[in-house]
Amino acid sequence: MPLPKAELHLHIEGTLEPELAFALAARNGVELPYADTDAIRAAYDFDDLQSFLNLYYELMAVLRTERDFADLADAYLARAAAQGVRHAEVFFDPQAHLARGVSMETVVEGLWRALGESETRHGVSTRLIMCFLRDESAESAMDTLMAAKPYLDRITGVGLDSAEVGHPPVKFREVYETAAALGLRRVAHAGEEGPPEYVTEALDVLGVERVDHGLRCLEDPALVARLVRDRIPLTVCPLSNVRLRAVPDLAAHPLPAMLDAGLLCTVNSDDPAYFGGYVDDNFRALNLPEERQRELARNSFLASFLEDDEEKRARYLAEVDAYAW
Ligand code: HPA
Ligand SMILES: [Zn+2]
Repeated sequence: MPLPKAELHLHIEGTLEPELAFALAARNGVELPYADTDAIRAAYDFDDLQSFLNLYYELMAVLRTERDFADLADAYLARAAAQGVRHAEVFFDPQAHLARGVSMETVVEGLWRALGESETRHGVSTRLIMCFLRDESAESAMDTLMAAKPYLDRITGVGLDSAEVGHPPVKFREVYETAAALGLRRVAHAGEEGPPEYVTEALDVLGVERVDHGLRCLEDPALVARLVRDRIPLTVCPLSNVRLRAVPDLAAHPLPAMLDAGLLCTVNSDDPAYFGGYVDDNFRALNLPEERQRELARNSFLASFLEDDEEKRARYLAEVDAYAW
């Protein structure tokens, strides 16, 4: 059994493996512009975030029915369980589906079919986090939040993803204020490709409790000191950072230095079908000493939104402490 851990930065649409993409395309009569699964994998040669997003949005065309979303999520949860994941906080991108004529009901009910049964079927507890596409307008994000109102018993929080540069957090001030008033937790991607100022803005303007990626905070020592002092978790995604060229290679990944600086980092897979590995593959890729890995696993549960089930969090932490390699 791999080290028990929580996964806190995982886009469910980014778990679409080429085999499932072709199976869903056949089931739904969707034509994919790729000859076979190898042709899709050959397209996993990204220059930056946008080049990845182009393929990510293109392949989503195969997701049409509740059953598709349930199959996608169930496949992820089975893989995650095999990699030691005990708790998963799963992002989804409703605007990318609404734009294709797929309803919020289809997406949420479909995902929930798998997530709601995950604890019994896979031993993985779950939360759902709805992300807004930051390269779409704030009005569109607000419309999406309103469309999600009937499903808020299934949605724990909101996030912000897609193309970062040129779309600062402040653009979504009102949307996040409304989300907070609705009782939703708040996270946002910041400092992946965007500058450290976006991390500061996500904290000050959006009130985020956790920062997704956050790597570029390292360019601002005062910001690092603040993140350490306030114990703000960063959901770091090593294989993603290498594939999207945020860092040159794994040996140069700043995660060990970030832990040394006292940052509350976690390790996550982001879009594992596209970036060459699920969460335990990300742990292994870093070649960290065992006690460092245990610290990261502890951090993942400390940073998770388990405030409504502290007994479960304590149980997971005890599993981490008892784990023997
Ligand atoms: O890593 C990411 N960054 C921004 N948007 C995304 N959408 C899916 N994955 C990502
Ligand atoms: Zn992400």
